[in-house]
Amino acid sequence: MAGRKFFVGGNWKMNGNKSEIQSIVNSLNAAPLNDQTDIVVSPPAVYLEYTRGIISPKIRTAGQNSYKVAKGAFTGDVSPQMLIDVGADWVILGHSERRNLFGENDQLIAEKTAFALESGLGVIACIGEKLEEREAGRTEEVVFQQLAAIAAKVSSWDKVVVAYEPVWAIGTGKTATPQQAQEVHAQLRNWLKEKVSESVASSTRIIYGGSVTGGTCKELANEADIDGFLVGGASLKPEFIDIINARS
Ligand SMILES: O=C(CO)COP(=O)(O)O
Repeated sequence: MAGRKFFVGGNWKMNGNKSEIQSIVNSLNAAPLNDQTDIVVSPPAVYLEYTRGIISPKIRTAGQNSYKVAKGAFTGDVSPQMLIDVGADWVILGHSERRNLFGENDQLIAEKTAFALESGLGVIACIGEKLEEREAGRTEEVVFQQLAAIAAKVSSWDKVVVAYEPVWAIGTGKTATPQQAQEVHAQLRNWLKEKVSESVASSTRIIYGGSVTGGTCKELANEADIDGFLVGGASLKPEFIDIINARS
C-alpha cells in the first residue's frame, strides 16, 4: 500500500468486436469508478483507436504488445509510436501467452520494455512461474530471473508496473490465495530494494493477475504488497467494475 496508487488493468486478449466493445464501454462509462485507482483497458490493437474514441477519459488504454523499434519490415507487428498515435498510454509486455505461445524470451522482452519506455509509453511488465516450476520450489528463482532481465534495461521506474501472473492461475479459475500472492509480491519488492533501490521498491506498483474475479479481488487487495490487478476473463464482464473498486 504505502501511498502507491491502486492500478487495475483489463487485458481483453484476443477477444471482442465493435459491438461487444461498445457494450463493455457503456457499462464502464456509466459505473461509479474509484478515482483513487488508475484504470487501463487493453483491447486488441485493431480496436485501440475505436475504444479510445468511446471510453471515458478517466480510463486509459494499453496495447497488448509492441516491438523494439519504431518502424520497418516487421510484418504483423506494431510499434510503441503506433500505439501512442492511436491514443494508448501503456503497453503490456512479457505476458505469459507471448512468452509461451509466441516464444518471446527474457532478452526480447527486456529490449521491448526499454524501447517502449524510451518512446513514452508506460509498461505493464509481466512475470510469473509455471505450475511445474512452483511445484519444484523454483518460483522465486524464475520470477527473479524474469525481473532481472527487465530491470537490466530500465533506467527510470516511474512508468513501470510489475504484474505478477503465475501461469497456473491464468484462465484456470485457480486464483492464487492472498497469502501465495502476497508472499511472491513481498519477495519481488525485496528484490527491487536490494538490486535497484529502496525508493523504487517502495514506489513501484506490483499487481497480481490470474483468475481474479469480483469474488476474490477484495481479499487480495487487502494484502500489503498487492497494488492492483491485471484481469483477463473478468475484465470482459460487469464484475470488472467491482475489481476496479476493490479498495473502496
Ligand atoms: O492473463 C491474465 C491477465 O493478463 C489473467 O487472465 P485471467 O484473469 O483470465 O486468468
